[in-house]
Amino acid sequence: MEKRTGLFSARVRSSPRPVSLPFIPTGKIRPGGSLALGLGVRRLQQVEIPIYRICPCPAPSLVPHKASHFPLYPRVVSCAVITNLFMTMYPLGFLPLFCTFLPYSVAVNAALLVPVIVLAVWSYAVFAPRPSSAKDADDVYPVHLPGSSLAHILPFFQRRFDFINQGFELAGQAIYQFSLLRNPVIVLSGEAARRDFFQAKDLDLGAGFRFLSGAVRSRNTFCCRTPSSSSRDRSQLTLTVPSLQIPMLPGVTTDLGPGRVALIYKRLATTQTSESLSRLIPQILEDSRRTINAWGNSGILDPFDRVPELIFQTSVRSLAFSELAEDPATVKRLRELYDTLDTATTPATVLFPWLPSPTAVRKLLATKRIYDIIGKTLDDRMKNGIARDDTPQMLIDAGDERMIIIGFVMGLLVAGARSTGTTASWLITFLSGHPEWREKAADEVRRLIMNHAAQLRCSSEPRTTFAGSTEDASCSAQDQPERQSHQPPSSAPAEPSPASPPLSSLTASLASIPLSAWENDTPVLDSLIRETLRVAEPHVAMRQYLPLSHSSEKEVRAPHAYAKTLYLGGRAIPPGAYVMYPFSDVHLSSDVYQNPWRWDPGRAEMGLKAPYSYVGMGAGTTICQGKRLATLELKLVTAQVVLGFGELRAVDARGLPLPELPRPNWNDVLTCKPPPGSCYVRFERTVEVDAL
Ligand code: HEM
Repeated sequence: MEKRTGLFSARVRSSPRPVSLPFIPTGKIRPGGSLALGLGVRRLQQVEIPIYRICPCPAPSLVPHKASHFPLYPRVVSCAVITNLFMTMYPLGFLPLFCTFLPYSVAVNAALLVPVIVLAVWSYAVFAPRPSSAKDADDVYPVHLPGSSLAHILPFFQRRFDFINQGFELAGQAIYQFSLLRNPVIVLSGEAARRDFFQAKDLDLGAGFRFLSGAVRSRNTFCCRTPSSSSRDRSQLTLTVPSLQIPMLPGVTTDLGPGRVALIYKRLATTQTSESLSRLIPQILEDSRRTINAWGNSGILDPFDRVPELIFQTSVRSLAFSELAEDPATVKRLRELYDTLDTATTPATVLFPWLPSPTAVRKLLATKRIYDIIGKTLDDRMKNGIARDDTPQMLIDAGDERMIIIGFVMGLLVAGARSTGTTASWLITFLSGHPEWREKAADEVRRLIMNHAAQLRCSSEPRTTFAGSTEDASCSAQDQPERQSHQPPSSAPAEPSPASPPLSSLTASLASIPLSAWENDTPVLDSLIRETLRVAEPHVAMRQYLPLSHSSEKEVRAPHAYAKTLYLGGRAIPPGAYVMYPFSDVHLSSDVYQNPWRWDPGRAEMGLKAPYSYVGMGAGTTICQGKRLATLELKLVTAQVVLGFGELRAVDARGLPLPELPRPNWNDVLTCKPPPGSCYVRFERTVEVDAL
C-alpha cells in the first residue's frame, strides 16, 4: 500500500525503483510519490537519500535538479523531516512507536521531546549566523553583514530596496554578502562589478530567481538560460518569472524540460518577427480603444490599476488565444488569478515552499484555474478545428505539444503583462505631470500619421485628421487591404465627425503607420520609455553561480570542491552562491545621472558611454526576450493616450492637482506603485467615445 501525505508530502524524484521503509512494512517511496506517514528520522537516514532527489517544494519537478546541487541538500532533508514530524508523523509515528517499548507517560514525553530537539537542531542549522571563515577574513571574499540570517529575511522580501542600501551602509563596501537560510547571497555595486556581472557566463538566471524571487517583481520576466547556453546550462533551464514564479502542478507545469523551454523561446522570437508584429498592431490598438472607451469621456482614474488592466488585455491579445482576448469577463478573471499569484507570494511561500500555508494553497489553486482556462480554450479550438489568426495558432500549426502551448501562454502572459503594465502605468503618470513631454509625444505621433496615414490622404470626403489638417478619407481599405483583413470584426471604424472624431478613427490612423516607423522613427517615444524604465523599474538581477564545465570525474562528482572561484568587481564568489545586482545601483546613481530621481527624457546623460549605464531591458548575456513586443505595445498605447486625451493631469484623491509627482516605490518590487491613494490622473478626451 502506498501511503499519501497529500500537501505535506516530500516528493522523491529520479529514483528508478521504489524504496521500502521498514518501519511501515507496507510504506513505500515511489518516484514522484509521497513520503509515507510514520517515516522516522532514523529510517529516513537509512534510505539511500543521496541517490534520490528529495525536493521540498510542492511543485519541484519543473527544474531538472542535479544531484550535485549540494548546498540545498541538508536544507531539503531537514525540511522533509520537519514537515513529516510536525504535520503528519507526530503523534501518529512516534507515540505508537515508543509505546511499544516504554510506559505510556514516558512515551508521551519522549514523543514530545523528539520533535522539539529536531526543531531546535534544524533552526540552528538554518538560521545560525555563519561563522566567518579564514577565507572571509582576507579581503578577497565580500564582507558579511552583521546579524543572524533570521533578521535579514523579512526586510529582504518586504523592503528590498531599503534593505540593500542599508546593507551597503552597514558593510561600508561596494560588495557585501548576507545569508538567507545559510545560503550566501552577494550584493554587488559599482562599475567594475556591474561589467563583470553582465558579462559572466556561469551565472544562472533561472536558479537565482527560483531561490531569491518571490515577493519580488519581477520585474517580471519569464526567464531561463538561453538556448545558446552550454549543455549544462540547458539542463538547468527553468520556467521562472522574475519576481513571480508560477507554482508548478504535477503533470501540469512540472514536465517542461530544457528542450521545451528552448522551444518556447524560439516561438517567442517568431511572435516578434516583423510580419507577426505588423499583424498585431491594429489588434493591439483596437483592444486599447475598447478599454479606453470604457473609461468614459472624462473622469479620474487610478493609473496603477486601469493602465495595467489595459496592458493585460493587449498582452492577452498578443500572446494568448483570440477567443480569450475577445471575452472581457475571462480576461478579467485571468487578471485576478495572476494578481492572486502575486499577492500569494510571501517570504514564507518562498523560503518554505513545502509548507502548505493558506497562501500557498491559494497560489496553487490560482495556478490550476489559469491552467484550466487556457487548457480548455486550447482543447475547444482543437476540437472545433477552426483556425484563428493569433499567436497560439502559430504553435498549433507547428504541431507543438499541448504542454508547450499552455506553457507558452501561461508563462509569457505573466512575464509580459506585469512588467509592461508597470512601465505603462508610470509612463502615463509621468506624462500627466509633464504636459510639455505629452505635447512633444503627440507632435511626434501626428507627424507619423501625416507621413503614413495614406488611408486618410486619399479619401474623397475631406475631414479633420489627427495630424491637425483637413484631408480626405475614403480609400483606406483599398490602400491597406492586408492589414485591414487582420483587424478583429469589431474594429470597423465608426463614421468620424469632422469636429471631434471618435476614438476608432484615431485607432485607424495609428494602425496605418507601419511597424518600421514605430520602431525607427520615434525618438521622443523611445526616450520616454527609456527614462521611465530608468526611474521606475525596481529590478534586482538575480543569479546563482553554477560553474559549467567539469572535466575529470572527480570534478563532476564534487563540482563545488573543484570549481573555479569567480571574481566579480574584484571579490571572490564561491560556487553555488547567489549574486544580486540591483538596477538602482546604476539607474539611480548620482555619479551616472544628475539628480537621478528626476524624470527627464531629455537628459543629456542618456547618451552616456559608461559600460552598462542603462540596463532597462537587460544587458550583456541576458537581454529581455520580449523587448520588441513590449516596446511596440508601450508606443501604441502611449500614442493613443497622448492624441486621445486633451487633458491628463496628476491629481490627489480629492481631484486637486498634485504639486509634485510621487516617487516610484522601489521597495514594491512588483509594481513600484506609490502609496495607495497618493496619485490619480484626471483625464478628458479630445475625441468622443465611440458607441461600443
Ligand atoms: C516593459 C516591459 C519589459 C521590461 C522592462 C523587461 C525587462 C527585462 C529585463 C531587465 C530582463 C533581464 C532580467 C535580468 O537580467 O535579471 C528581462 C528578461 C526577460 N524578459 Fe523581459 N521585460 C519586459 C517585457 C517582456 C515581455 C513582454 C516578455 C515576453 C513576452 C519578456 C520576456 C523576457 C524573458 C523571456 C526574459 C529572460 C531572458 C533570458 O533568459 O535571457 N519581457 N526582461
